Amino acid sequence: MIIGKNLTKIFYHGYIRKTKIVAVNNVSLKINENETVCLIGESGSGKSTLGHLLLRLIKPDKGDIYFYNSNITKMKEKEIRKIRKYLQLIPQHPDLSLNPRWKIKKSLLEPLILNKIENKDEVLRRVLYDVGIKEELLDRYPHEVSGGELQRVIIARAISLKPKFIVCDEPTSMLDISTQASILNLLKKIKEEYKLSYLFITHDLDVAKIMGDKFLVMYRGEIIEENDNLEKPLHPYTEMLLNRKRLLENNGNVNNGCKFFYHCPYAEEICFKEEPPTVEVNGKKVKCFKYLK
Ligand SMILES: Nc1ncnc2c1ncn2[C@@H]1O[C@H](COP(=O)(O)OP(=O)(O)OP(=O)(O)O)[C@@H](O)[C@H]1O
Repeated sequence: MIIGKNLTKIFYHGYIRKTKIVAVNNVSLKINENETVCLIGESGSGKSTLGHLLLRLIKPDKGDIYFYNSNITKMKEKEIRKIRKYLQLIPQHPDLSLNPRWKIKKSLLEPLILNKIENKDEVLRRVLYDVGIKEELLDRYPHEVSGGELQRVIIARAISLKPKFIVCDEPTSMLDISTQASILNLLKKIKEEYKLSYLFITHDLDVAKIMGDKFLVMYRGEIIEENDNLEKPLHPYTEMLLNRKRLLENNGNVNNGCKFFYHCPYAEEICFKEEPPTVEVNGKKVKCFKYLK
């Protein structure tokens, strides 16, 4: 349904001496209909950037994005606007994505008005029911509702246009445990009812296990593992994440070699010198020399 092929996104920091940051480095992925792909990795590994690329909120420097077989990479803003409603984002900070001066009703009506949807009140009632919020909330400002309610409002807004693909970017990381559980359940329910596909971004492996059909592990801009079972990790980095071991700060330069070299308990000379190949192991994929035997 949505495919990213060899996606690369580079940012430059600083005005005088520019620092180059390869946030996403030659990443390919595919998300099928009604599938939840969890994107796991530590802060700064490029997860959000990859999510924004797939939604075409930003343009890649290299590579292509296909949505239902049509290449949306270079589409003009006018064309993108026609498919934008099918591609939605549920962000980490719901409060930041709502206008604080607008009542909830206005924020929910805005996408319906922009997309010239008929029966707006009916649609509004439907989504409020689907996400479990009371109509009385419509008359309040964002600061007058709880974090959990606010995230439900965001979900309501995202589904109001009947999307196909949603990037959920750490949607529960700001919530307490019990609210987190209810939002995760809601996202699962909504996925079935609306036949959605999710790219679910998280650094919480327990959340990933609850949500994911498939798991992609991202490390320093690259996908280093694709697996459907987090209980059986392949890459040494995934092993470390699962063992809850903190990484050392050493992110030394390895040129073409494996970026995980300085942390890897299995590292050999070749890992420093050459880029690891992506190897297929029982239908899963891992970017590591360890499996090239
Ligand atoms: N708009 C931008 N301009 C410059 N650099 C950026 C921009 N967006 C992201 N970056 C940089 O790209 C890298 C990847 O950032 P990204 O937010 O995608 O990581 P992440 O894995 O989602 O992290 P987190 O979990 O903390 O949100 C970081 O080094 C970040 O500073």
